[in-house]
Amino acid sequence: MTPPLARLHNVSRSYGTALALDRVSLDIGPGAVLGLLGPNGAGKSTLINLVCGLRRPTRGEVELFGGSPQDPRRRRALGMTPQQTGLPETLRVREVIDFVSRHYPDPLPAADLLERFGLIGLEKRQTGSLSGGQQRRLAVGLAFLGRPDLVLLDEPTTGLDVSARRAVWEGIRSYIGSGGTILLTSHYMEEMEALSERIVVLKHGRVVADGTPQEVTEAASRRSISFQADEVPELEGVVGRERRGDRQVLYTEDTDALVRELVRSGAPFTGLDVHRPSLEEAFLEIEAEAVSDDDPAGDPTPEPAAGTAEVSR
Ligand SMILES: Nc1ncnc2c1ncn2[C@@H]1O[C@H](COP(=O)(O)OP(=O)(O)OP(=O)(O)O)[C@@H](O)[C@H]1O
Repeated sequence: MTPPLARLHNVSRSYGTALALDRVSLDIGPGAVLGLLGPNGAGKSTLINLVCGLRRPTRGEVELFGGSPQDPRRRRALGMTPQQTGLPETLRVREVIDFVSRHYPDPLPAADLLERFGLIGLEKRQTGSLSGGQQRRLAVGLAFLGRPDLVLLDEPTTGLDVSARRAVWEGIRSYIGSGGTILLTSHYMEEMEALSERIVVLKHGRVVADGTPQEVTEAASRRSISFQADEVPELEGVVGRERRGDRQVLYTEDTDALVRELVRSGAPFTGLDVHRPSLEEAFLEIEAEAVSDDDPAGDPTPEPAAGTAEVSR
């Protein structure tokens, strides 16, 4: 089995009395985007800061490329854009790229970076004169300059307009296409679904779900059908029901089978809608679930789906 690029083993991190990460175990990579989801304060930035060696765990072990994240040789193969970055305002874009390039033995050509992150035409601009979105694209692009094996991106597209966000996605995809690995945090569910092969959900510093976007979604939220009808007969396969205005909502594991049952029953209905849950709904369900004190992984799922992957313990 290919060894992970980064590994957290039973890691906790406190700030004074505040517990930011609580017994987290996680293997990262290689070769995909791992999306780290969680409400504000869940511990995402703390986890990233541990992987890149900016912080040390209070308990447990963190490995980067099989060694210590504090070792500069390991960090050289790491790219990172933290949540907040400061660019030297009076330097031009090209000067910043050249300056960062000199830290690496085999950096990407500047032209490649400018192209990948939609920065062409801005080379001669002082970074202080760039718009917030342009500055962010440059900051994100710099993380890829040293041809890293692993890139940590903490909310890379916050504040970007739609086309700037797509430019960053394209940059990320082209890096993944060349075999790279990314640990990404974002509050945009659409972004998580578009980019991530694997989603890990943190809540109160614990891993509460881990799987493909589809697995996390299906495990956390129920499928349903809804329609207008005065009454609903007893139907096989219904695991819950509610009334929303004039609509009947029936929850089930198998919406196709339930629609067949409904039609077979002969009960009159109109306006049938089959609902597949989204990652956003799943996330809201997970957020609303209580995490028990003695279970490090918690249990995000009302009813875990078969095959729901690797809830880390
Ligand atoms: N330097 C610090 N000193 C004290 N508490 C901190 C520090 N850094 C983080 N925390 C606390 O640790 C917890 C986790 O914070 P962290 O920034 O890792 O969360 P996050 O998931 O990245 O949040 P967000 O989505 O808002 O960026 C929070 O309660 C936060 O207030």
